[in-house]
Amino acid sequence: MTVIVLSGPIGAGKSSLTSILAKYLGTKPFYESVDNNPVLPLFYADPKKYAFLLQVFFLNTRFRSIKDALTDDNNVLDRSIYEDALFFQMNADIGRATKEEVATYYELLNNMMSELKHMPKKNPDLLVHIKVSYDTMIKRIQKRGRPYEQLSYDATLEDYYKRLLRYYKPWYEKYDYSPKMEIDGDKLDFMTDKQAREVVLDQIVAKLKEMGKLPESWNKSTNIQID
Ligand SMILES: Nc1ncnc2c1ncn2[C@@H]1O[C@H](COP(=O)(O)OP(=O)(O)OP(=O)(O)O)[C@@H](O)[C@H]1O
Ligand SMILES: Nc1nc(=O)c2ncn([C@H]3C[C@H](O)[C@@H](CO)O3)c2[nH]1
Repeated sequence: MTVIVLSGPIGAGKSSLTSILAKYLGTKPFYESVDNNPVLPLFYADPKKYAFLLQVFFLNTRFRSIKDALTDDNNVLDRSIYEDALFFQMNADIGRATKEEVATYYELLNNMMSELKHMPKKNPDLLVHIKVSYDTMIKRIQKRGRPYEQLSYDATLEDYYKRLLRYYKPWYEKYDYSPKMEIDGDKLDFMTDKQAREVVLDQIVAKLKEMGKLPESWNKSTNIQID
């Protein structure tokens, strides 16, 4: 049983790489609730009013996914529950949550995280972090085209996105729930460049082999499930 989680800022390519990886390894993908998330557009329209509600929504769906993923077989998740606090802390730091909401959020998060200790598997096996610069992030957000994420929708999003990148750096450095690795999302255009895709998959397979999660003899043509 192997669980891989992706992390990275908005538009870094987590969902895209989750699909590629799940297909390549023959495992099951889990996606963040975005298109079926009724609170997300409300949040972008009025962040101060909806930051807390959105966070509870995401925390709930992430908890459900991680619970399923940690009890199921081989899985890839497109965002980790460990990033949840990063988002809320950042929103709280810019005045989008009251101190009561912050206290309630952390109590709920700690409560949920302590439940994970009782799962058959307590942590993921590997975190794959996609690192991107501000320019790449904006290009990808534009390419995907969700209206409420565009700078033309709200000019303050520039500051929000730049701030998010600043929060990610120490978050990744401190992350220690599992082995981790970083993918260069600026250089490796794994959506349109076949060679870049191979480089990314080779890096992840090498890491899984190094960790003993894939047999040394594994190659895609053997098409076996990872253990
Ligand atoms: N490495 C890449 N090279 C080129 N295009 C990419 C790359 N990764 C993602 N994209 C494109 O960027 C857009 C955003 O990608 P994706 O939805 O996978 O990001 P994400 O990290 O899951 O975003 P979010 O955090 O908002 O859910 C998509 O249009 C995707 O096709
Ligand atoms: N506030 C807030 N907290 C989260 O935990 C969180 N996770 C994701 N998102 C936003 C970013 C993208 O617009 C979109 C898809 O990732 O959802 C979040 N926003």
